[in-house]
Amino acid sequence: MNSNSGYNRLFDPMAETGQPLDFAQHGLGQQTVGSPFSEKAKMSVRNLNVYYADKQAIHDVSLDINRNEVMAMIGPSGCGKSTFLRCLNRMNDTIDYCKVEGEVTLDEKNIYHRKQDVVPLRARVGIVFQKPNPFPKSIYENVAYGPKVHGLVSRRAQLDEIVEDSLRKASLWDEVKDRLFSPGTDLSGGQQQRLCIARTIAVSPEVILMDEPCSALDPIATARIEELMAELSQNFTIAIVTHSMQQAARVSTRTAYFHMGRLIEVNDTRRVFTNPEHELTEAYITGRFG
Ligand SMILES: Nc1ncnc2c1ncn2[C@@H]1O[C@H](COP(=O)(O)OP(=O)(O)OP(=O)(O)O)[C@@H](O)[C@H]1O
Repeated sequence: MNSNSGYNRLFDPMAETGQPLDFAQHGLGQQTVGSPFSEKAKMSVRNLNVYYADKQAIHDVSLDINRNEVMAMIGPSGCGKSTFLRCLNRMNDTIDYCKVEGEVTLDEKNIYHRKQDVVPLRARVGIVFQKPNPFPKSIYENVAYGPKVHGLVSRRAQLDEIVEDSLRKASLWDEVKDRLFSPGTDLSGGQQQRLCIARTIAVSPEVILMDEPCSALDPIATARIEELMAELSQNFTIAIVTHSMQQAARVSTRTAYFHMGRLIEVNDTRRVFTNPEHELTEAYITGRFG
């Protein structure tokens, strides 16, 4: 496939969208195209199947997420992006009728091993949700809570240092340094989301999962978070689910396209948006839904 139309359309809403496409006729059931496997993997997913009771939401997905990359997950509503993301730190364990099969490794260790404690796992693989959800506590306590619970500090000075460092990394310090003890919930939506990112960073994660982190934010707050992602990727591995193709194009190094619970294509982001290998990816990025 050879087309710049998808990329153009991202930045030109008037660009030609073409005819609707019947997805069922176009290659579902084939193997993932592109580069799902890597030698630089931080996390590896192999043959993942996920069921909500009898309904299968993820079908045989295999994918590596590399160290220090920003991997974007895109695809139509209900295609399984969030379900896939939540498998990476076992958030789906909280749903008792959800069954996960297959293997997910972090630094080559299976996170679904029966002896794996999910509390330290979720400190290593943190998650930021769609809607900012600060605790009803002070800004300081929101960030300090995790290091205290995980026993990462023994002295108050150490805790102060972690709080400041995390707020700086989340690009929030200058805005809150004079009101650290006022409620986190008093901040604006964008500030609250950066506070949640600071809270995640405070326990020194290795991977940060972001599930549509900007969908509740205005364009200015969104731009701040997007800039932040580029900075954070120097120290962390990031996997982000987004509904916005523009956002995926701006922030990610690789993009994975999901459709009906299957991973259709994964490739360098520019490739996905300029010259996708799979016709379903092409159809999605050019706006042809069927
Ligand atoms: N808690 C749940 N219980 C039952 N079914 C669920 C649950 N969560 C998701 N599903 C189903 O699993 C499928 C995949 O949903 P998921 O939320 O992962 O998709 P998504 O691509 O993230 O969608 P969206 O872009 O709309 O957020 C959908 O059919 C959805 O209805």
